[in-house]
Amino acid sequence: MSKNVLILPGDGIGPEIVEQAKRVLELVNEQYSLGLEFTEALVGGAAIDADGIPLPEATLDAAKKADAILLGAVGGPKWDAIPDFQIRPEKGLLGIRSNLGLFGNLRPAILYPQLAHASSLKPEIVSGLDILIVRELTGGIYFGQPRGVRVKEGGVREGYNTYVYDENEIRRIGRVAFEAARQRGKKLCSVDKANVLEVTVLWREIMDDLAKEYPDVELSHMYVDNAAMQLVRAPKQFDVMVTGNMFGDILSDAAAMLTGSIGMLPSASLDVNGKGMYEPCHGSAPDIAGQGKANPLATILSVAMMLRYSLNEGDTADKIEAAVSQVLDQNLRTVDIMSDGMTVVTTAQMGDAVVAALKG
Ligand SMILES: NC(=O)c1ccc[n+]([C@@H]2O[C@H](COP(=O)([O-])OP(=O)(O)OC[C@H]3O[C@@H](n4cnc5c(N)ncnc54)[C@H](O)[C@@H]3O)[C@@H](O)[C@H]2O)c1
Ligand SMILES: CC(C)[C@H](C(=O)O)[C@@H](O)C(=O)O
Ligand SMILES: [Mg+2]
Repeated sequence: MSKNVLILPGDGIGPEIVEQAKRVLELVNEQYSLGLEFTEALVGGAAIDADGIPLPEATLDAAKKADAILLGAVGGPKWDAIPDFQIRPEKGLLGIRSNLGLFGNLRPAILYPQLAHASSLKPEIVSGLDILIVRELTGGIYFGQPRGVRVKEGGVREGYNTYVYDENEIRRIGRVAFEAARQRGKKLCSVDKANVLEVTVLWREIMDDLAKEYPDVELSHMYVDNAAMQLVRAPKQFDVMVTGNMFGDILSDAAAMLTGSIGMLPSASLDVNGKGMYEPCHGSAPDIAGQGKANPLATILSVAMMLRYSLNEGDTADKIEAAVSQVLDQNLRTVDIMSDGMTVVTTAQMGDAVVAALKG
């Protein structure tokens, strides 16, 4: 039976990197007779331009029907000036995540050995780095109610958001993280701010409770400020990290630089059944859009995650990851991961190289 992959290029560098990832997906589809069919839809700023809203009904319907979704990135200065926050491009992305229940966000920060000199840290501190950040994606302060901007007495405006998690949401993401840790290095660090925020006191309590079901996994807790510092001091102390929506957003961007560039960090956002949306962790990078400078590897590696987690094609995922490694062995680098003695290539040339490596 055929499976449908919905492609959402989005804005800025989104279409450029998705084009390369799509070539890779189309190639493996043909090579290994995966039976994938592709549809494309608008999201974010591109959807605002066409339909006036960041998540048109047709896009949400297509997302619900798809077996898996590949997204580029959304947002950019063209839409930043829109006064109504409800039609910011990012609402399209958050709308898909929440409507599809994609609560489990996996963000693997892996240093390819070839990129040891592109990392922000010294090679000896990062060599062999392989961390998985498990970020809760459909709750927390991103979605908590009430939220808004109100006028206080005296006419002073105040903005407010609500940081809320119920125990089921915490347990659900905790299980994803404990299961991942069980499959990996058997070490899980839960990141919170339990010295200040009640919601994370509950988070810590639930994680401790879950730990009783996973005696083979060593659970530790860390405050988020320390976790940010430890990530850039001694990142290899971590195996799996689990945290809430906003802390996970911030920590995963920090972890990205340990791997050489945010252009190397893929992600999977999964629902309870393993259906998922796959996207690079970075944004639409308006500063380099349209210049052929964007690194497409995070998006190509997101395709590998799609094959592994949603399409039951783990062997093909391995082949894509091996092809990425091979291309790095050939010393090809986009600008963001460039270092001495390497050859700089464009977004499309990097795509060409991965396609050629897969063809063998
Ligand atoms: N998932 C998403 O769609 C997503 C994620 C983050 C930010 N955004 C949106 O993107 C827009 C820009 O945000 P930002 O500038 O804060 O973050 P960004 O991630 O787009 O860019 C941050 C920096 O990283 C660089 N960069 C990002 N991806 C790269 C790649 N593949 N190759 C090389 N360099 C890359 C950019 O050039 C920029 O200097 C905003 O509208 C923001 O809301 C969207
Ligand atoms: C664009 C934005 C809403 C998004 C987030 O904060 O989740 C992005 O930064 C990400 O990391 O996917
Ligand atoms: Mg982010």
